Amino acid sequence: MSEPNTRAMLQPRAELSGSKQAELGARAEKLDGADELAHKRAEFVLDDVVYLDGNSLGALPAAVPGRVEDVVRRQWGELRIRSWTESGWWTAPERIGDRIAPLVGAAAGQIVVGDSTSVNVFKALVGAQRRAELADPDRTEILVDATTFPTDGYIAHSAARMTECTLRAVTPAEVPEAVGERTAAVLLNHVDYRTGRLHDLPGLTAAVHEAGAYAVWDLCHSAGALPVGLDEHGVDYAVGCTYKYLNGGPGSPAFLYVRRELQDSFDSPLPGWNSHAEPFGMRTQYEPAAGALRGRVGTPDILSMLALEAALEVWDGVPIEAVRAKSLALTDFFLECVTEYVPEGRVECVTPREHSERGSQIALRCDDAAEVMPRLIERGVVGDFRHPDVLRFGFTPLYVGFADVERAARVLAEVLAGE
Ligand SMILES: Cc1ncc(COP(=O)(O)O)c(C=O)c1O
Ligand SMILES: Nc1c(O)cccc1C(=O)C[C@H](N)C(=O)O
Repeated sequence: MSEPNTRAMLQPRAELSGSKQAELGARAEKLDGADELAHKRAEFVLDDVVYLDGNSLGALPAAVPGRVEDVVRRQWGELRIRSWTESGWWTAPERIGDRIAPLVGAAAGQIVVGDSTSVNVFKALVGAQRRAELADPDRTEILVDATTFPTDGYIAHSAARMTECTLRAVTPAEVPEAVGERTAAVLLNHVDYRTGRLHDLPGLTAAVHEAGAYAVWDLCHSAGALPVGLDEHGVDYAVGCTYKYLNGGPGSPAFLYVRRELQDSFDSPLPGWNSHAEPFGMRTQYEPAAGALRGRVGTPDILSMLALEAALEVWDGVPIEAVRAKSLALTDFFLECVTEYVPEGRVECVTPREHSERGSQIALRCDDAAEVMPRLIERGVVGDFRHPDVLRFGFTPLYVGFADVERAARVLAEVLAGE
């Protein structure tokens, strides 16, 4: 799956000829025929819709309903309280964390699943700040990605207030310049939720470390979409949701990664009883558990958590590198089809063309995006609209194919032409 021919992509043809459509349709068929992940689609519940919104809510894996039924009817209904031990409920957060770990390049024992991403951003950021300040009380500044998904910004603001730090919003590109001897922690997004830009996690983490600060990464739009390499790149703390590319279902629990070397000193701002060294000792005095468990808070959301565990089975035998290769091929092909089908100037692609800077989505800007997206959805192409003028299309390689991509671009062209 080679680099796209960007020159060709930048020279659109205004007229959509039947032969062009036939040519792209034939190419799609060939690409689908050679797709080593094509068989994975059968493991999802899908219909005739082209679903390009897996970067907001992943599709339902077929194994989930049966598992949830078993958890509810047998584990809860029959075993009741015994399930905390006999059905593995109590250890689910770290067990499922270990299932996610290889997908984000982490060795076992560093990820726990639970709570929302927002809550985990809070734990990670305050944990990072506390660790930095302990070593150097002058580290009283937090940097936050100025382009972030809003929740991270809100949480960072509150975390800074609580820790009496100053908060500075900078773009990821400005981080190497901005990070300094007063910086405690830097909160960054791996992939921008709006533009789909993939940020340089290895380079930015190294720049943060060079200044003696800690790097906290939000992986919501990269976990399950591309290799992250948490251990390889020395990331300190990371969080991510599981309802997008990991297909855990609406509101499925998020995850928290704390690098092994930082676990013993992880001072969680939410030290609930589930993170106690001896939770059933019911002691007044808090004593944190060792390892990843320290990131737990209260009783895990078992129904959602075990739905997620079943959803993760679709990843058995799937290398994340194969997912990345197909993701790039899908987004390249979409850009090519859009360039061929959509009249020049009607949309502007705000996602970088370079593979090294592209996540698994394509964002197209147009003034009437808010009106265009509902019409696309009516015609069976589901993406989403992001304020103020972005049409966002997510490509989930486990269940999106090349024929879907060609159809989406064709329907988009028709809708944009007012047909
Ligand atoms: C980058 C990013 N962070 C966080 C969130 C959401 O966090 P939460 O799981 O707390 O709703 C989203 C999407 O909802 C997101 O795109
Ligand atoms: N988390 C969501 C929700 O609870 C409802 C609707 C959408 C979402 C999302 O995930 C939005 C998503 N983070 C985004 O990038 O736009």
